[in-house]
Amino acid sequence: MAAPRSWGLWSFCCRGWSRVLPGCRLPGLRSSWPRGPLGARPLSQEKRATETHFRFETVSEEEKRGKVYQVFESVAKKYDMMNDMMSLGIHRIWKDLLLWKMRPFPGTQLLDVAGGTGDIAFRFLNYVQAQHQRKEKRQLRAQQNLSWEEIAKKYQNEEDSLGGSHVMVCDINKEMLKIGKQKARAQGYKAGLAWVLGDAEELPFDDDKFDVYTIAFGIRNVTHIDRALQEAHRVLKPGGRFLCLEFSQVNNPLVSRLYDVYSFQVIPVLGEVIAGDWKSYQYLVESIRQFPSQEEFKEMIEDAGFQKVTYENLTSGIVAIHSGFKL
Ligand SMILES: COc1cc(O)cc(C/C=C(\C)CC/C=C(\C)CC/C=C(\C)CC/C=C(\C)CC/C=C(\C)CC/C=C(\C)CC/C=C(\C)CC/C=C(\C)CC/C=C(\C)CCC=C(C)C)c1O
Ligand SMILES: C[S@@+](CC[C@H](N)C(=O)[O-])C[C@H]1O[C@@H](n2cnc3c(N)ncnc32)[C@H](O)[C@@H]1O
Repeated sequence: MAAPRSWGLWSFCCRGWSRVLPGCRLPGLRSSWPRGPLGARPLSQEKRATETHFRFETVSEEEKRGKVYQVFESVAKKYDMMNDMMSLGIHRIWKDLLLWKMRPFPGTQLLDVAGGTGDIAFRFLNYVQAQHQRKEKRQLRAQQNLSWEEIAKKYQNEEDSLGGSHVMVCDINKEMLKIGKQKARAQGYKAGLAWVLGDAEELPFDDDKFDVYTIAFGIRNVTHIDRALQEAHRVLKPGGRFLCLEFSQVNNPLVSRLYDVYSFQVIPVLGEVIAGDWKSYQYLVESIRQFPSQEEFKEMIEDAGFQKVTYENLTSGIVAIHSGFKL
């Protein structure tokens, strides 16, 4: 899919900085994250007693689960607007880049975990539809003797317009899914899309089911990242691909300084002013700092059984896309 022209300069900034300037890391803590909330699965005594981190505090895993749930329940309605305002729209380019890296083929079965309000799913549907239409046009040009009725029929079948591709959005939070479904209705997405309430650590799907697994800005919130990665590996078909878009560690000293000021001094203030929610945005910036570095996360993905694991820094490492294959 061609990049919209207006994204050109931003896209250069987002991708290019990381290549131009050599690395410098922000101090990153590796933490054992508590699992997200579904509430249904009873935890053992041992698990209940385990401690973890929420923001920079030590809390029980149970507490953390509930707190993460509350954060997204609280931000759901303003989530999309906040992202545009706080990132000046840059998050859209990061998400586009994830799709361009995925390059889905006709018939791709995608599972988007922690899919929230559907940004990745909608991009996927746009991508496969555009790709399918180009293919149809090529075919039509090749068979110029088709009647208008036959041509119209080809465009009428909505399911067919996706070439058999499908995306399943899975998220633990009802409110985020609710907003996602409303958006889908408003924007006319219907075919090839399903919404499921579920925990990344215990996915409600059979083994070997999907061609691609994505998780965008989600894995940082999961209690046990290792369990989520194992689940990703389980539900992917052999040959399937894991793709994760997540905040990471900045590799440029100047950007790092500005980023720290912006994160800690500006983001929570914007959270309070625009959404009346300082705490959730304080949680966002603190959770970013606690997420493993690019290399550490790469190792975790390998530990879960993925092969050919690579990552690409975007915007000087503010975020990174990790990729791995189930071979
Ligand atoms: C509760 O949990 C969450 C809630 C959510 O709403 C979202 C998430 C998950 C996140 C996403 C889905 C992604 C979208 C959301 C964000 C990006 C918000 C979080 C943002 C950051 C942690 C910081 C990174 C921000 C950017 C890269 C956007 C670029 C920002 C600017 C250009 C800032 C401009 C700001 C001003 C002019 C205000 C004045 C600022 C200051 C006085 C401080 C000095 C700062 C700067 C001069 C700018 C610093 C900018 C950079 C270091 C980035 C430069 C990069 C480029 C220009 C390309 C969720 O979990
Ligand atoms: C920052 S949002 C990302 C949403 C979307 N992927 C995007 O890029 O805009 C994080 C999402 O992760 C979800 N989440 C947190 N813990 C989860 C878990 N254990 N399993 C599934 N989803 C989870 C939250 O409910 C929230 O919708």
